[in-house]
Amino acid sequence: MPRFHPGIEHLASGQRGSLDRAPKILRIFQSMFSHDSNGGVASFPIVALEGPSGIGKSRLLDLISEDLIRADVAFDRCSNNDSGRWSAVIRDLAGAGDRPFTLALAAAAARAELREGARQLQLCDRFVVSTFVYQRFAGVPIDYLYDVNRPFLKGSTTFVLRLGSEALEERRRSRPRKSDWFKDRIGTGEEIELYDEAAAFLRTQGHDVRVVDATLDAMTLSRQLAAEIAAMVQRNSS
Ligand SMILES: Cc1cn([C@H]2C[C@H](O)[C@@H](COP(=O)(O)OP(=O)(O)O)O2)c(=O)[nH]c1=O
Repeated sequence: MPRFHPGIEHLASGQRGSLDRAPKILRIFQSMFSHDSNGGVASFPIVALEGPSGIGKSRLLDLISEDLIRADVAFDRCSNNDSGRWSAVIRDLAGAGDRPFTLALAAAAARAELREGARQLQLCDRFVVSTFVYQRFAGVPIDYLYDVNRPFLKGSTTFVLRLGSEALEERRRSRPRKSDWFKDRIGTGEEIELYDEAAAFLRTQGHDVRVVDATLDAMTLSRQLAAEIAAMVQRNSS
């Protein structure tokens, strides 16, 4: 039984879906990625879902998790913001705009610990791309952000969910949203634009960042993403 994020173990016995037909993929990364070839940062793969606040990352991650469990892909769920000891620090710092470098480093520290603590594939809610949006908005230079985060991008694949302003605002209206310094200040269009720029920048640097049309319904999109992740896992194992 893989180590799952607390609370989703029960999904392992759920309905079987289309990914059933995929070959069984079990703990294959253990042997492939266990050596440290990344300057001190262990490189178990990280697959992250990114995108503006309220676009629907959590729901998609739940659905993707269900599909991956059905396909016997071993993984842990993780979250950049709600990551162990860093969670309270990050949330506290994101409540004000007065310590942008501290927050940049706290969010990067959480990523470092996710990386160094990983023992299998990590399915992550937010990862490096977020910092190129929010810390950049708060005035931290892009080169600094890249220098600090570059080691954690190796072996990571990020799907950046994208919606136009109107669709995103409508989606936000349909669900409750926590407030913080950024959410109270970044305009919807600006947040989308910063994500576009972040994705383009990281792709130019050679990182695996894929922009995904989030207008599709969650069920269809999650099936597609889970199949893509399972195929990646399979490719890396053969
Ligand atoms: C991951 C990350 C988050 N944040 C902060 C800014 C965002 O307003 C906030 C979003 O966190 P969260 O409330 O978890 O996101 P969502 O709106 O998707 O539920 O976290 C950063 O400033 N830098 C980062 O690198």
